[in-house]
Amino acid sequence: MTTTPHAQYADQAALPVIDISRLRAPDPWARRTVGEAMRAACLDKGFFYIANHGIPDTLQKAVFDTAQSFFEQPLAIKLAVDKARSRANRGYEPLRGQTLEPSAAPDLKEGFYIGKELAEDDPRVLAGKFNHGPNQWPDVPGFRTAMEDYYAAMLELSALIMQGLALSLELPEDYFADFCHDPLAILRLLHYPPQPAQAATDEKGCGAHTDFGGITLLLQDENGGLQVWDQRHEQWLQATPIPGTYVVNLGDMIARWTNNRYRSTLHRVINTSGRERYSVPFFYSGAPDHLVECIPNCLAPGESAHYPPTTVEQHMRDRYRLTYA
Ligand SMILES: O=C(O)CCC(=O)C(=O)O
Ligand SMILES: [Fe+2]
Repeated sequence: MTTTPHAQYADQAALPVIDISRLRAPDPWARRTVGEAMRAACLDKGFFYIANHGIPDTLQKAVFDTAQSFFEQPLAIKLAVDKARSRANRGYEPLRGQTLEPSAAPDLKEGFYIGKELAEDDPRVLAGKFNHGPNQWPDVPGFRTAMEDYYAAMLELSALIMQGLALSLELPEDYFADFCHDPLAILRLLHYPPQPAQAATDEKGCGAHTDFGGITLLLQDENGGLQVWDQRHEQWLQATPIPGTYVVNLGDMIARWTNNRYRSTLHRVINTSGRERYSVPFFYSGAPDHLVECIPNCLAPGESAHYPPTTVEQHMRDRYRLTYA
């Protein structure tokens, strides 16, 4: 990964908005049209917006409100649920705690990680499975309920998107059903302070990176700041917030599955709004033991696979290691 030269800023995102309500339609042809729209987006930048996703505004608002209440507390209180205390990578991550772009400054964001709630004596936790364990819950009224309700709703929505991706690849609609069974998924709350005017030139909210897992569904506030790399024109595109939508992007695992036909695209965040920015990515990585290998119809005769087969768990371990050195 390199830092990008000659960055320009396009006026609009040039990313499609896909109405996914038809993925829930009884008519298989209606569902297939969504797959076709996803295919075009995935062959291009691997970033698209989804509309009519079915997640209630009130639930999104509860997530934003309680996240803000958490982040507004003094650092010492936030550190009581420091991620460093968790073997499952759950809890608070202080400002500059991650460096997503290896050659750049640490990220100007603070975060909070939530995953599936598993007791210390759960066999999967005892076996040391990656990112498995209990959450750390802060003492913020309404926080846990909002996050658990939202997490459950996002698991369902992610499985629906995976169904759309199967259609987009001309696979049976349930092709990813095993992958979607009892999945690894992480809800991440992010808070970006305003970018200081005199910031070091390489300081960003999130350094340029690709996402590690399967798919990411991003809820962002109205402040903007997410930028997506446009390979063809060598420029950064602003993924401007569109009310009522999620930004969906493909992670490295999908590139692996499709032998790079589908893109896991570089993106970054620079909060130039002058305001506090909040965003909530949901990372859907799938069943830990699931084997990720090149999908047969993504290999032309004579073409060889760019990546060896691996499991979800191994892939995630390898990718995490790189940004938390
Ligand atoms: O906050 C955002 O808009 C994007 C965050 C992101 O790319 C990430 O957490 O991987
Ligand atoms: Fe990302």
